[in-house]
Amino acid sequence: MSDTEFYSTTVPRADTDFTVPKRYSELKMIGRGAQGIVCSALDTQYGVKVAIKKFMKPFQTQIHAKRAFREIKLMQLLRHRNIISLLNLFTPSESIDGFTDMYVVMDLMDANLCRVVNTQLDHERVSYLLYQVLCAIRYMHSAGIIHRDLKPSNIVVKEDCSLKILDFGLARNVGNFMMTPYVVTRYYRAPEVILGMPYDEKVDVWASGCIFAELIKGEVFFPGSDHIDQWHQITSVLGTPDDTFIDRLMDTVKTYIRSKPRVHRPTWEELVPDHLFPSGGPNDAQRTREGRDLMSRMLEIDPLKRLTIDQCLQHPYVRCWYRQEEASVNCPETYNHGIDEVELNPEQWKELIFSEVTEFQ
Ligand SMILES: CN(c1nccc(-c2cnc3ccccn23)n1)C1CCCCC1
Repeated sequence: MSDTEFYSTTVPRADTDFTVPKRYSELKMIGRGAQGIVCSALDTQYGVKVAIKKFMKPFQTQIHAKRAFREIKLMQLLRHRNIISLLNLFTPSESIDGFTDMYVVMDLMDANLCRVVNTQLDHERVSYLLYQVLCAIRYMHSAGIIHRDLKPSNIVVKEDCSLKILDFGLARNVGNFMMTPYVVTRYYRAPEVILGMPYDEKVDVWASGCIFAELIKGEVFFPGSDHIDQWHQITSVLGTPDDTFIDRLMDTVKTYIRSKPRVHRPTWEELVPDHLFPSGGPNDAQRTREGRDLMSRMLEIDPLKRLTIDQCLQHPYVRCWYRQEEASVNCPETYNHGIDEVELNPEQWKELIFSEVTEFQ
């Protein structure tokens, strides 16, 4: 164990203590994520503010352990300005026997994207936020990772409109079964995922399109109340998809969809009229036309018709921000999905995670 001096502090409003190296002071609760409580702190070694997330007994169940291990592996693999980075990883436990809690130290931003979606943003900010989401997702795809669960609650931003994605979505074949009474948000799930079809990177283009539409509309674009209603929301807004898409569905789903009355396809001017877009700026009318066009090509029900991430990044609405070092850089390694499939018992996960934490440099 490193010779770091630890101290315990109770964090106001948090129902648990944080035991952290002395270098971290002024701990304040930010909120609760799926795996644990997150605090802001001052890192006195560098004089910068950081976020510290506490994982309690991350090895207690297969689901928690897989997610915790995958998160620290991916945070070390993915190095991109629009993806949250791992600044430190520690446990106060001196030995594996006493190992219970793990702490992850990350960049501190100013707010969650949820806080921003219902504010009036100009085209410059909206296009810059969307551009950064696309850069982060493209970089993850270059490492062989499809997020599949992108949503505003796992994106954070700063006053200067810089943006970082917080998590890495769902492991490939793990369902989204959640132990904690944590509501799974399906508003951003692509049609092919909802309908149980084979999916690919295009699912993250759909989610980015939903986030883009929400930034413009100021509310969730497809607010489904449950799994089936999510499909109703999508078809009621976009209309029933044409037969080339329906023909590719499983027979049961095909029958179900054909049993519903056909919904006419509205125009995108009707779906997101001018008054929803920023106006008043010198070229806002042009930017609104470009924005609506990009949105319509991201929110194509048929993934074969939907734009690729690279085509999105070349679209006039976001191309103005294009810089090679963030929009076309690839991750030097690809992620080994084998770890998502391995089945270990809690004791084995405990050893694996403990060694990952103690070996972190
Ligand atoms: C799981 N969470 C999380 N993980 C890692 C880092 C951060 C983070 C970094 N900077 C900020 C600024 C505001 C809010 C959150 N953050 N947040 C959040 C917990 C509270 C709800 C939103 C996600």
